Order: sequence, then C-alpha cells, then structure tokens
Amino acid sequence: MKLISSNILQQIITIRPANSYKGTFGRLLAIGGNINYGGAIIMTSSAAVHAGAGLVTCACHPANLTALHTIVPEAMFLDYQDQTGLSNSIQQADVIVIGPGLGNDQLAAKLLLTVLQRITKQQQLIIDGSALTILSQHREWYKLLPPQTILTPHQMEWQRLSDIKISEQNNIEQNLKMQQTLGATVVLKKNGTVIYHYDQTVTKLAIGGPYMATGGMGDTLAGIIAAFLAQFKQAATNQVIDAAVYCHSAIAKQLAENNYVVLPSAIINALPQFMRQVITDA
Ligand SMILES: NC(=O)C1=CN([C@@H]2O[C@H](COP(=O)(O)OP(=O)(O)OC[C@H]3O[C@@H](n4cnc5c(N)ncnc54)[C@H](OP(=O)(O)O)[C@@H]3O)[C@@H](O)[C@H]2O)[C@@H](O)CC1
Ligand SMILES: Nc1ncnc2c1ncn2[C@@H]1O[C@H](COP(=O)(O)OP(=O)(O)O)[C@@H](O)[C@H]1O
Ligand SMILES: [Mg+2]
Repeated sequence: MKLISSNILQQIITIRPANSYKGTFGRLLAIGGNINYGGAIIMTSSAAVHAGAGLVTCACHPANLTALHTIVPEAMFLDYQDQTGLSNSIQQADVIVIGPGLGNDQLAAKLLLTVLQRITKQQQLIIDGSALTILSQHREWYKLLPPQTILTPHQMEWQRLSDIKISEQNNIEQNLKMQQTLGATVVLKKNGTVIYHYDQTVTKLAIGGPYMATGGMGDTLAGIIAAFLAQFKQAATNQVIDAAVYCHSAIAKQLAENNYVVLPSAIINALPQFMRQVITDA
C-alpha cells in the first residue's frame, strides 16, 4: 500500500493549453438531488465547476433549480424526470456522477439503471451516496458496472455493498477481493481514505481530519474526482483519482489552520486558487 504524496498534485494539475475551449475540459453530468437533498448535488456540481470541468449539467428535482442557478450559474439544469433530456445528456457526457442526494425511491433506482444500461466504455462513471445504497439493494446490477466505474463509499455504504463489517474494513485483502468482484475502483472514505484501484494497486491518503466531518464533504469530493477525470485526460486514471482525493483533503487541511470546522462550500471556493498555486509552485 502506497501513501499518496503531495507530488501527485504537480503531476496531474498542469498548465492549460492556449489552444483550448470549454469542450477541451470535459462535459460532466451530475445526477442526484431529490426534493430533500438538493444541496448535495449542488455541492457536487459546484465542486466540479470550481475544479475546472468545462461544462457541467446538473440533473435533479426541479425544486432545486433556483438554488442551483443562484449558487452556481455556470452549471446547466436538467429535470431528472425528463427522460429524453436525460438520454441526450448521458450520451453527450464524458463523465457521469450519480448519487449525491439522489434518495432511495423508485425514480432514483430507475435513474441508476438507466445510466448503467446506457453508459459506454468511452465514458467514466462515478457512483456515490444514495446510488451506492441502491446498488447494494440490486446486486444483480453489479455485473452492469462498466470497467472504469469509480465507487466512493463511506464505511456504511461499503458495508452495504460488500457485507464487510465496518470493524473489518482494515483488512486490505478482504476489501481487494470485493473490489475484484465488483471490477471497479473503490475509494473507501474515512479518516485515512484507502483507494482500491481497478488494477488492484492500493493507495492511502495520510492527510485530512475531523474538521472534515460535515454533511456534504463526500458530495464535494465526488464533484472534484469527476472534474479531474473530465479535464486531465492525458494522465493515468489511477493518478487522477489519487490527485483529486489528495486535493480535497489538502485544501481542507490548509483551511483548518484557521477554521475549527471546514465547510464543503469553503473547499469549493478555494479550489481555483489552490490549483493555480500548484502550478506556481511546480
Ligand atoms: N445537504 C444535503 O443535501 C446532504 C445530502 N446528503 C445525501 O444524503 C444521502 C444519504 O447519505 P448519508 O451518508 O447521509 O446516509 P446513509 O447512507 O444512510 O449513511 C448514514 C448511516 O451510516 C452510518 N455510518 C456508519 N459509519 C459511517 C461513516 N463512516 N460515514 C457516514 N455514515 C456512517 C450512520 O451511522 P450513525 O451516524 O447513525 O451512527 C448512519 O446510520 C446521500 O445521497 C447523500 O449524498 C448527505 O451528503 C448530507 C448532506
Ligand atoms: N475524521 C475524518 N478524518 C478525515 N476525513 C474525514 C473525517 N470525517 C469525514 N471525512 C471525509 O469527509 C468525507 C465524508 O464523505 P460522506 O460521508 O460521503 O459525506 P456526505 O455524504 O455527507 O457528503 C470523506 O471524504 C471522508 O474521508
Ligand atoms: Mg456521501
């Protein structure tokens, strides 16, 4: 198991080519945000915009439209009940993230199945939050996961998916076995997040802390991972994921020097400056 070092940031976050446009940095579709959990998908979308994704569409319950456009007008809106609109957006996306605030009703399950059935090998999929819980309740869908899928469970979500109890989740071999069964990358989020990559390499995060224990922190991470995958296409996927996970906690750590608790929104706001600093320091 290899510790992720700060060098990963300089390796992945590079100067943007002059000859570029928004399409160069990826089309991202974020699906989630039911009537109760709109904040989750808004944080995911906002994190993705601030982390540099070229074009972000947020598919959620229409009750969240005004809040979405107030907080992050750069993001486009789609009613997640609009089947034609969703089909088109799925087709156009380079990266899809599904789950933050999606909830666990019939519509939510239908949305996840639609994505699993329509996604192609050229696109990348991140499954987070409620969509992980839904997946654990439909284990016959495990075989539908495209090989490049990234799962970002917290410990209870991992227990639901894998039947590995939280108390046994330090057992790397057991986690790796389940990761192989799923054929996906697993970002097992906790104090000392461990990433079980698709090729069975295992990396560990040694930064971050309890100042991050706030609702929305994982929703924000999902947006950062998605944005990094959407724009840093020249680099190896394993490293792009490690860089996104490191970046999220490195910003939190920096903010925690002056803040008792670090809000996900504060991490989001700090992203552009932090990423610029990485280039200056390189
Ligand atoms: N502003 C918004 O809109 C927000 C919306 N959100 C959205 O809500 C949806 C549900 O996601 P969720 O994570 O809140 O609930 P769930 O999956 O039931 O897990 C909680 C259960 O697991 C247990 N537990 C044990 N260990 C744990 C661990 N290490 N980390 C976490 N939990 C742990 C825990 O134990 P307890 O605390 O009760 O002891 C409890 O029984 C999802 O779509 C998400 O995106 C949130 O992001 C918040 C902000
Ligand atoms: N004590 C802690 N130390 C380090 N990281 C933490 C701690 N508590 C929470 N985190 C981080 O915060 C995030 C929480 O994710 P998650 O539970 O999915 O949040 P939410 O669903 O509310 O957005 C993860 O990235 C996790 O590693
Ligand atoms: Mg979560």
